[in-house]
Amino acid sequence: MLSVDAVTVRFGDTVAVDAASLDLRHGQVLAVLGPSGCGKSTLLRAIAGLEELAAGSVRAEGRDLRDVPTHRRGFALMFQDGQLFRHLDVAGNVGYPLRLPRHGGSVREPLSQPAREPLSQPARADRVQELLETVGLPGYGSREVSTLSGGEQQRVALARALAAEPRLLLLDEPLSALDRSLRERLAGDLRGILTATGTTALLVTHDHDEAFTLADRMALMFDGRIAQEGPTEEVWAAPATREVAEFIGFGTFLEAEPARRVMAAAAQASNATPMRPDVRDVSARTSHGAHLVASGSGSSPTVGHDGALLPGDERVLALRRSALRVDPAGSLEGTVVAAGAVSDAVRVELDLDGIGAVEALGDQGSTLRPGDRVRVRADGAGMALLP
Ligand SMILES: Nc1ncnc2c1ncn2[C@@H]1O[C@H](COP(=O)(O)OP(=O)(O)OP(=O)(O)O)[C@@H](O)[C@H]1O
Repeated sequence: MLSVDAVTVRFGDTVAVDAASLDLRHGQVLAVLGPSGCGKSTLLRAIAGLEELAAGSVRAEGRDLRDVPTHRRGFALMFQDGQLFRHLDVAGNVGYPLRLPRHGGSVREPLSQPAREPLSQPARADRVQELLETVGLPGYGSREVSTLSGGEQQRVALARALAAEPRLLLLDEPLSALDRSLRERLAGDLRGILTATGTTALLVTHDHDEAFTLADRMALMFDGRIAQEGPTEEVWAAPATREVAEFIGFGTFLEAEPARRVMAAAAQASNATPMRPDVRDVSARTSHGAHLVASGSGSSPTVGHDGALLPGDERVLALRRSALRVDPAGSLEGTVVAAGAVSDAVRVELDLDGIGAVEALGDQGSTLRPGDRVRVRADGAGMALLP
């Protein structure tokens, strides 16, 4: 549906987007994830036709969009702050796109087609009601925009963006202005709405959890370049570079003997508890745990049958905090350096014997103090070998 090929955008001497390529199929949701200033908003704007391309091309349904202005592309945009019309009520905002003559077609129509008549008033009212139900705001039509909470405003903005059945929905940090709990809830809802409406969407965000919740595919962007692109679970489980791994939440990096010890401990723990999936086979999607992709795929020939790295393998083992749990039954031992509560666990910095500094998790409410000796269980879920 969308094909972005080696797109470059420059601002004077700044190369904001550097030969970025992406493909998006009908009904897919792709998240472009990266730190502030990496160029993700510029890429989104270039796709929308709001930035000039210094090189490369953007195609929709196979057609080059070079000469197609923004309002004729059949795309809808939604930004961080929703940008609702203050002088219109909720129904007026949601119905606004339905009052315009339609160019560029919707998801149901070919890209190049003549402008179509706007909908009649009763048909518009029905559609607005349907859209408000879709975003969980039935009966909100006559509310003034200024009386809505931030989350409600974003839902209205989403309903407005979906009104014209865009062939592509472009979302720029759609949830960033909201507080954390609302963001998490709305991310789940948004995912459901995109799936239910079969909307093809491209989302830019700096929040890896948001990308993980919303998207089928992820593209990691640093310094204007796409560093890795693929199905969300795959990127989550097998980051291609240390930069990608750090950005999606891996905090500990080990090599050589320390890496081998942790992997051996994980293999041992998984053999000791046969109900748990084998580290080599798991690929299921979980909300925070990546899964070790080791020898099962044939891509890691120097990972031994017990899941351990063989001597001489120089690859880096990346660990999420969840890969190491403080547990009296664990096979590793170490000394607590620091500990502090996080949302549903205790985050622990440890000096593991023979391994060194790592981050781990303790059970919620556990009292751990610097100097305490603890045992630690290693879990293959939450580990990845960097290529
Ligand atoms: N209109 C502009 N003129 C000049 N430079 C710009 C312009 N827009 C963006 N840039 C620069 O291009 C780079 C990429 O900016 P962009 O807004 O795309 O990043 P981003 O990843 O979306 O960041 P953020 O998450 O902070 O919005 C930055 O260095 C920025 O300063």
